[in-house]
Amino acid sequence: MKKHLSILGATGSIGTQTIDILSSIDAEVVALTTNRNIKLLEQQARALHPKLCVAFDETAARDLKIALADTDITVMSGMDGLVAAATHPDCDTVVTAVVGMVGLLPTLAAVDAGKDIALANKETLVCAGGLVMEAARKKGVHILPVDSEHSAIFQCVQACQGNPLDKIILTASGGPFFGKTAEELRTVTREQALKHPNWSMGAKITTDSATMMNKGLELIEAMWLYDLPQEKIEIVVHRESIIHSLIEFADGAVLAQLGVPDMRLPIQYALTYPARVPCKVPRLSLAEVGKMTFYPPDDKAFPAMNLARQAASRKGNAGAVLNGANEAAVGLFLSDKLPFWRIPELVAQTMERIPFVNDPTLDDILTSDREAREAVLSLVGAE
Ligand SMILES: NC(=O)C1=CN([C@@H]2O[C@H](COP(=O)(O)OP(=O)(O)OC[C@H]3O[C@@H](n4cnc5c(N)ncnc54)[C@H](OP(=O)(O)O)[C@@H]3O)[C@@H](O)[C@H]2O)C=CC1
Ligand SMILES: CC(=O)[C@@H](O)[C@H](O)COP(=O)(O)O
Ligand SMILES: [Mn+2]
Repeated sequence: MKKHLSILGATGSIGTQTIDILSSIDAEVVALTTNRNIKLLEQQARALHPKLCVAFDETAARDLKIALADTDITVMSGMDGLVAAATHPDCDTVVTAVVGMVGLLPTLAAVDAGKDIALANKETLVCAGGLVMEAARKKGVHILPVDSEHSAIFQCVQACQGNPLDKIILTASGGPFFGKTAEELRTVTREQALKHPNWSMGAKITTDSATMMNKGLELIEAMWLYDLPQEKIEIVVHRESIIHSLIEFADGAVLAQLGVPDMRLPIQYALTYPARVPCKVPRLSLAEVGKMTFYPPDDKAFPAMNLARQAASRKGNAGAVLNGANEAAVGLFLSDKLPFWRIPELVAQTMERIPFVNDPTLDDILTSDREAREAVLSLVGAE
């Protein structure tokens, strides 16, 4: 069935790969958004003829309006623009490929407007998984995972025949610092953190992979998507990123989804589900892979995973606090204002500071996010 897409974060890693696979599927683009990269957004708009283009940044939006003045494309800015793209009447599916908690409001608005969601933006579920999943259930819309691990689980789940999952096994590459001790992590640089061994991704998620917070965020994402407690989600380091994740049944049988590390397949499957169509991604050759390796995660050197387990156990506003603190700390690290090893430390300190809210409203989530970011800044500023 033809899809009518709004792509939020069209100029990023997931956004551009989404546009790359459009030629393999039956789809037309209704809306495209960026933060500031209006040069690329203009090129995309001229090729794809959307009805709406959004630059979150006001100044960028003004320049984009001038650049697209010879077209009949509407240009908007800010959160109003993101929400307009996510709820456009001509769109049926929203690809949420913005980075960070900024994706929450447009995703909720899209669900409320009855749109299916191809969800890359994991921060949305980490912050407000309860609210988003409940809204999706009420509206009867699909939340189709794009994140490679969650897509792998989703693909395995198609073979469940109604049997419940007993366990999820999330694979983690281990990132660029696999094998390093906590002591050695004190001297790593931004440049080293941004060299992921297997995946080419945006700077924020690449940093999360290096701290292994990415796997913690994915644990919370899996908990909401597949309705399992965190104890039923195991993390295993698999250096080659060929097995994208696994599920286990009551009888101990384990199913896995494999493929070369390339996001275009999970993106495409989210947009063609339940159908499968030929994909541009190179085929897997196990003989070429040769061997696959597995290790237990190192919780001492990479404490972020356990912080996420704590947030997953507590639920409430704990995910929003974990995520807000992490986004703030990663932002400081990426602007060379914080050493790498302090990212999880600041998240841990922030989790202790912000009061727990058991059954948070959307306002509580937004407040917790703001307070967590302020706590990080004040912890750093206080030194
Ligand atoms: N990249 C990957 O392979 C994977 C990514 N994900 C998830 O997908 C999401 C996107 O990741 P990725 O594509 O790597 O990120 P990128 O940084 O590459 O792209 C992010 C996109 O969001 C836009 N953006 C950034 N900040 C804002 C803002 N404040 N308001 C509106 N738009 C904004 C960017 O615009 P601009 O170009 O102007 O910066 C860009 O279009 C993340 O949640 C990530 O965790 C999940 C699995 C794999
Ligand atoms: C491609 C993708 O889904 C990323 O989330 C990836 O999994 C990151 O790699 P890590 O396993 O190193 O976190
Ligand atoms: Mn992932």
